[in-house]
Amino acid sequence: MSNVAINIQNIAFNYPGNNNTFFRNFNLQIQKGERFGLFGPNGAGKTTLMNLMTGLLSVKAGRIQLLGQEIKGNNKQVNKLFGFVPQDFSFYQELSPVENLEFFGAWCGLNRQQIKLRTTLLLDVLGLADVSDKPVQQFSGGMKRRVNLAIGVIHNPAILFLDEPTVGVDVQTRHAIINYLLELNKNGTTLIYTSHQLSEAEGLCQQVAMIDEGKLIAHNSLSNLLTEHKQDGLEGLFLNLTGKNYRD
Ligand SMILES: Nc1ncnc2c1ncn2[C@@H]1O[C@H](COP(=O)(O)OP(=O)(O)OP(=O)(O)O)[C@@H](O)[C@H]1O
Repeated sequence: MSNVAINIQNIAFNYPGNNNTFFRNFNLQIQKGERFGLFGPNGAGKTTLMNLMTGLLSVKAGRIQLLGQEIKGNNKQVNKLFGFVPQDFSFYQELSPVENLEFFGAWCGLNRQQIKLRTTLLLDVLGLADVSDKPVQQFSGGMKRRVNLAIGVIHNPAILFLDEPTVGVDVQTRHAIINYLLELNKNGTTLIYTSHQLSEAEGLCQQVAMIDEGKLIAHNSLSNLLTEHKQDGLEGLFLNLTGKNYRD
């Protein structure tokens, strides 16, 4: 049986009206069970690649497979394999955490009993049990981030994509989120994470890919990359690989 979680083969993509062709002949493989970090400067293409891997955008050439199944159109089978925690909040502000999880759980194909079990567990683990019936719009930024995460994992997916999952949160919520992600990974979930919080990323990611202007410029274990580039942290490695110039 294959150990590959995500197989990106020779993809090409560009946004309509944008002359920059992103990911020309771009290849990347991510193995099952990895804690994989995708890094790069502003505009490098991290969110675009996340959106291609989750089928929100479609490749112009090449193909992307998740656990051997091609991401193409609205393939319900593939959609069940992964969860996505996007950078922008993806829930209904006027609904409570319970109502949001009921909605997204049903959308993922869970039955009532499964939704109830998962909702109770997740709200408890993520410290939201006491506010489970309050509208999310009343919540702090950290609480909203935790609701966003709960929605992404409601169906207990094999692969979890996280686009800046801790942006704007306090230290307590950051710890709670990172510890929960480590726990999920210990139980087999493959994590695909992107962030500009490099010290946080050091504690989470074992495998690292660095991209710049849609090109893969490094891909290896974090420890190998640090040794190879004579760096003692991800920030130094990042500057060593991508330089100090602004990208805007
Ligand atoms: N909807 C869009 N239409 C046209 N161009 C876009 C669109 N979204 C992103 N781009 C362009 O695609 C490139 C990659 O953007 P993307 O958001 O994927 O980068 P990123 O690495 O996630 O950046 P950041 O760190 O700022 O979030 C940038 O040049 C951006 O301007």
